[in-house]
Amino acid sequence: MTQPRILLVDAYDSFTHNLSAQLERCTKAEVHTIHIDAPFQSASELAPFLASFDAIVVGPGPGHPENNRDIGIIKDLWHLDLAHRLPIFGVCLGLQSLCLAFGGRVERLRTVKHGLISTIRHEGEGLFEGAGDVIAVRYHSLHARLGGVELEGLAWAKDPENGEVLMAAKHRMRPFWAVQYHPESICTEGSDRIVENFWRLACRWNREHEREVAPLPRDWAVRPRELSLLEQLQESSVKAVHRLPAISKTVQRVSMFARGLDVRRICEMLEVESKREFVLLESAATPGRWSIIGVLTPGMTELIRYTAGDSFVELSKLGEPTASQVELQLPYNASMWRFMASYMKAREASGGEADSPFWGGLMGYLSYEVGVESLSIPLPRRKRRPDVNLAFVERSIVVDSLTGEIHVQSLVPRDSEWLNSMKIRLQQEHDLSLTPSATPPPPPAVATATASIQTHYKEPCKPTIAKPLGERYRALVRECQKYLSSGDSYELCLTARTMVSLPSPQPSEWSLYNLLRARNPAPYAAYLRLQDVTLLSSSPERFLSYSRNGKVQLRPIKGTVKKSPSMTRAHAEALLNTPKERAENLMILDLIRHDLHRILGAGNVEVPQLMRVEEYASVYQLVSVIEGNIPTSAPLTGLDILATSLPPGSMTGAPKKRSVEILQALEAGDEERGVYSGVVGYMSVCGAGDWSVVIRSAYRYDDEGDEGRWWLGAGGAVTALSSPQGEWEEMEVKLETFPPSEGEAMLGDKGWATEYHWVPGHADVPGNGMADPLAKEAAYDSGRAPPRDDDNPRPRVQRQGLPEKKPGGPNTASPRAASDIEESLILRPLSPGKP
Ligand SMILES: C=C(O[C@@H]1C=C(C(=O)O)C=C[C@H]1O)C(=O)O
Ligand SMILES: NC(=O)CC[C@H](N)C(=O)O
Repeated sequence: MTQPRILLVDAYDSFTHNLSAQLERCTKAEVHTIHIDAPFQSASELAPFLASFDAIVVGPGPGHPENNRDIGIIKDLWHLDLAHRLPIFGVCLGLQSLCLAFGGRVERLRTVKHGLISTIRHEGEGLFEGAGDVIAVRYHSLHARLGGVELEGLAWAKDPENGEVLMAAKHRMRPFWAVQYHPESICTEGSDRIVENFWRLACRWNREHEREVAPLPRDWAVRPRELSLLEQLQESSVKAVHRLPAISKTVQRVSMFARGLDVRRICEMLEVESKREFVLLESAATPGRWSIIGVLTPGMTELIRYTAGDSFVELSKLGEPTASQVELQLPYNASMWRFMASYMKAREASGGEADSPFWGGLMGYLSYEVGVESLSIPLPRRKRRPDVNLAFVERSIVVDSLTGEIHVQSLVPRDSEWLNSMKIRLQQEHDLSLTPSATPPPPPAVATATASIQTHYKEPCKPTIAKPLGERYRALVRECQKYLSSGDSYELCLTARTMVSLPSPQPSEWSLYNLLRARNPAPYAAYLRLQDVTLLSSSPERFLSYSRNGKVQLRPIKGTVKKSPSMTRAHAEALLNTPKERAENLMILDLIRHDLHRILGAGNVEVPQLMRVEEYASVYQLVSVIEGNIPTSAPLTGLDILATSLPPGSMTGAPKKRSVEILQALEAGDEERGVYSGVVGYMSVCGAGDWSVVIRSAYRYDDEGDEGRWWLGAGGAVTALSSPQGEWEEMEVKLETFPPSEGEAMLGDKGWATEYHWVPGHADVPGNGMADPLAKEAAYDSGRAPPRDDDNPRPRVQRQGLPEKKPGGPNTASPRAASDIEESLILRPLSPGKP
């Protein structure tokens, strides 16, 4: 018997591949996925191929089934003539489209349901035969009403605010069934049965109509599984030509135990402060374990730089002024990712320490815009800054914070001299750190880090802080909520940038990193200076890791509560275990399962941790863990997963593509996200990789001059249940991570004064014309009056002695009132938002 086949039509949703995995699991059919507008622009173009499928599954997706852009070919599938007709199962947008096609209506819900759970009432027959209780996850803003006689309702939810909402329907004569909820969500219970029932009904219809499914014709170009990057390279008629890397295929290493030797002390031994380029990934808190220092070598270490939109990648040697360009034509076929796959393939090595995750390889960051480009979303005109900024690290030091073991490793041929001398230096440093007489016992780390900056400035430092204006941010939250109620998005991670400008002379970037590291020890901390960009990160969030043997893990965070003496863990758990916070987390969790299912296929994705509260230095966070296995049979690498899952879902919202487009329009005046919202980490020559999300971080571009302008991004997920004020406060809590942004509170008792210059939006920061969000309705017109900003009637008091608001540069903008400063520093615990 031939394997059955299902055609899945994806409306650019972020849950489609979960559906595909569920279909494979429940039907054992091979699932072929196409988009609503590609490769077929119309149902009639697709029709000749339908004889090769047992059934079609359509939806879910953003938008409205009446919009061609949102529904594409789906709307015509219901009207195929009898000769081409076949069973169809619709999900969410699919149900709405079915109802529209046969006399029903689609309207907005009074209260939208995104990531929320309902118990479904059904008759227990047909599609719901033997289904028992169905606990259903819903992601919808719109709902369908039956009309005419052709359709029959099968299931309903009863919402306190919306009344009876149709949850499933079927066509009385044709083989069409559909559900409004999401059977594929991790939190939906009892839904495999419904998919199995659909399949049984579909097969029966095919039998009764003597429909024999034909083999796939030769010109069917869609594959049940996408080709991996390496397969794409193999398929190309042109082969990649590489300058053969001057590295050894076998990792050389020496190991030692040096418990207590601080990672930062090793960096100082390597003269981090005087280095133009330096890379440190530091596990400064649990669950982080390994810290990795890239020991970069002038004239040898290769730097990779790529700007999204370019048709080439730039390669240069550390310390050498000239760069060479690799054109991204064949075999890379305009894809930086195919270049990376081929670059890493040529550098595979073996023989490293089994326990060490990194044996040498690429370290650095990929910006948010790399991900935007991967989603085929056009980028506006922009500065040519590195979006991919990586160094190929031949020599490295890996510190295991659990055991105190240190691995010194090299890929440079015959490098034992370097290895041994480095081991001796580390040994000496360790001995020194143990000698009681060498130094007095170190004061608490924050005080040391702070003192170093105070000594540097000698007198009180007055950073200028240009923060987004509260009113504007709250207006943007409401803008986001319009897209949530029109069905264009289920969750939007809104962000904004703050600029902190430190007075001259600049303290060293390393001393700032130390302060950040001390104040906010994070599992994915990073200090990175590469190709004119500095990144100081104290990220708590792992984006993606993959091990040598194909174990994949993602740890999305959604749900944040600030720590304070009165905020106990139990209290945080109560605040984070609310429907609002859980829905936020669930949406991203389902989105990440989808990203992973796309590459790993059914049966290889699991959720070992479903929404647990984790404690960090300054916040409690709700964290889920998703794991996967790269099947040994597939020519897949971690790079395939990275390439298809950026930007991180927790930084976009769902569905990812539409949400990124909306955020691009809303955040447009704020320049671009750049390094913030991207990922920082490594890919090792052994095949392993680990990437964290660049949040709770500060970065600067050398091309902005020496005045010490640091950029900080912060934001949070906006859902229908968010309150604009709650989101604003959450953004501020996250911003607080970076030392100077907390000003007086941080160093007040040390006589450190901070002057805040309150800049409305960023309009007054040169080159940063923040556009008015209220004027941004054009892109996704939802036909409403501009929202009023009346939820924050806080009076503004002028601070004595400071100038009145004047237009101009950041220093002449309206000063923040003294009372405002205090208020923003007393951060209240987040309470669950009200709709
Ligand atoms: C947007 C940020 O954080 C993201 C949003 C979170 C949330 O909405 O709770 C939590 C962690 C991150 O995924 C940030 O820190 O700037
Ligand atoms: N998940 C979906 O398919 C959502 C459909 C539609 N965009 C809505 O919001 O109602």
